[in-house]
Amino acid sequence: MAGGKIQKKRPQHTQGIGGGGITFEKSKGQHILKNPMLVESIVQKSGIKPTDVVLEIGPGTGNLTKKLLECAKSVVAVELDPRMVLELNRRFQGTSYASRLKVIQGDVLKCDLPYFDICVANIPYKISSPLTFKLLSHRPMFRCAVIMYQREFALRLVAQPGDSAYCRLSVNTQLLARVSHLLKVGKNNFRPPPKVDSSVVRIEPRRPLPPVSFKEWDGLIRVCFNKKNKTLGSLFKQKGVLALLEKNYKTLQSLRLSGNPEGIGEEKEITSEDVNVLADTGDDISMMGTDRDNRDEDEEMDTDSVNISEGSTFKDKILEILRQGNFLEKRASKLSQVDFLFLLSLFNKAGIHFS
Ligand SMILES: C[S@@+](CC[C@H](N)C(=O)[O-])C[C@H]1O[C@@H](n2cnc3c(N)ncnc32)[C@H](O)[C@@H]1O
Repeated sequence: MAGGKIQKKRPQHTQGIGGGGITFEKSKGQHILKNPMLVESIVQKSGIKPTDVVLEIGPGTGNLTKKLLECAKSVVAVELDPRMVLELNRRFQGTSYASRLKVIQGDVLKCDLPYFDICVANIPYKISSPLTFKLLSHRPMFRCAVIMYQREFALRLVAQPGDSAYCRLSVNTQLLARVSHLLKVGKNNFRPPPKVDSSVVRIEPRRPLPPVSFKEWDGLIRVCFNKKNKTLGSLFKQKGVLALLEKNYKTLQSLRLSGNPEGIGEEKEITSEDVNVLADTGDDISMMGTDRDNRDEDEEMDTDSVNISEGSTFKDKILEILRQGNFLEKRASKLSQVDFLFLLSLFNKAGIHFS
């Protein structure tokens, strides 16, 4: 026979065999952390206290779980794959850790999460966005989450105005939490290695959350990030946008006239449902532009100055608001959270609503 290599055939959906003889399934994002130094570093950076309840998502064979159990009061681990659950129980059975580990078998996106102080996880990347917003809508709020993401997703989470990765995901996440990039992680730290590089990110929910209607915020942000390189002036001139805003404006006017402005101006408690409005962040990864906006973030928000003259067309009203806030020629890619909050307050003061 000629010297060609004989290639063993593997099922297409699998890659590699784990320590307990488990075949890792790519479709479940099973890329196990194999570098103990990296595991140590992640746990160290998460700042776990001995009194903390830690939530781990996707514990797999338990490499991270073991280190978490060494530092925390207890660990609740949510795992989809029953084979991993068996392996995990087998690994810790009869050890001093067993009584402090609770394993929930199921899909983390579908199950009710228990109380936790900190979340530490090397997650399947395909659930990155829904999982992040599920965590951020969890009550009571946790202290912090330290999560491994695909590098591109992580860069979008932490992106600042002017960064190429700045997008709806960045502004929506940063409205709810402080996010910071902790570690770059190469493919070879995993078994089997994934196709993409990874990054560990810290997420600390803001307390209190900004007093803004998330429906209103989401409506504004969707318009502003709809065409990434367009000025707000041209985005708000679009027929569809004007039609929606005018409809909302007229509905509000008639509610006011009938003396029934339902919920308008009412301060209400922010619920999980409110936060979930922001969860559908789409796939808007590539914001262009590199310059930072120079607005002074402490600038006072003088929203009383907006005055819509009744004779003008609705389009004129909108453009006047943008002009008064100096937003006509601005692009979403360079606007900060403070800018967006300011713009939203200008619109709302003028009776213009996005939801
Ligand atoms: C990237 S591996 C991490 C394994 C382990 N934590 C480690 O770092 O070595 C992701 C784990 O999440 C599990 N998983 C996948 N989808 C899940 C879901 N929807 N809910 C809970 N666990 C899931 C997989 O079975 C796998 O064990």
